[in-house]
Amino acid sequence: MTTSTSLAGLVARLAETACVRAPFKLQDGGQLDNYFDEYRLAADPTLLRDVATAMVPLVPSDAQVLAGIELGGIPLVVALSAATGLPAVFLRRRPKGYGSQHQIEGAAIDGRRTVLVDDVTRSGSQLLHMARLLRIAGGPVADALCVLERPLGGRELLAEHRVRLHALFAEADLPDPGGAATA
Ligand SMILES: O=P(O)(O)OC[C@H]1O[C@H](OP(=O)(O)OP(=O)(O)O)[C@H](O)[C@@H]1O
Ligand SMILES: O=C(O)c1cc(=O)[nH]c(=O)[nH]1
Repeated sequence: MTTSTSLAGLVARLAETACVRAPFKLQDGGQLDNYFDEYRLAADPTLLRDVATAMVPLVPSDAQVLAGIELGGIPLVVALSAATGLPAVFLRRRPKGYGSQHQIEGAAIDGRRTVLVDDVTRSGSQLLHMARLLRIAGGPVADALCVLERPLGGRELLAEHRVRLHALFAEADLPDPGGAATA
């Protein structure tokens, strides 16, 4: 395994480790022939650390809290929290069905500028949903980070709702999927 930390080197390592050449059913019913598997990235501690390090410059200088989205955003937000020293929040897709019944876990929001963290952005609907949740809970949200941006309108949708998207890399940066791992 190479240990290059240049963006191009990092993208090549991500493609080798986490881009999978296999059918993948999407939540909206669509299907991909190749997909980015965040969990292969998160399972590789060196790669996860290097991705988090590369994302540090994307974190706005006025950020006070980082909020990761279940499930793909959770390992990322833990790694990015460790890399930046900013406290982490964990966003459940749905409120816990027992006990605390919390949907927002971890650090307190309390009016602090909160930056969303997720693995992949496609339509932007998941990030928008969570931005609304945080805003209702009293956390100002103006920025969202992701590892991979697919150009499916997410950036534009988020901008309409005053959320800037910052992606580590875009679909166009990925090498030919012929080199992707197989499932
Ligand atoms: O921009 P969008 O169209 O909203 O799509 C992106 C969302 O879809 C993926 O989640 P997935 O459904 O794979 O769930 P997971 O994170 O639990 O694996 C990804 O982690 C984002 O949350
Ligand atoms: O676009 C992808 O690669 C992708 C989408 C998604 O919903 N989940 C995932 O792991 N990858």
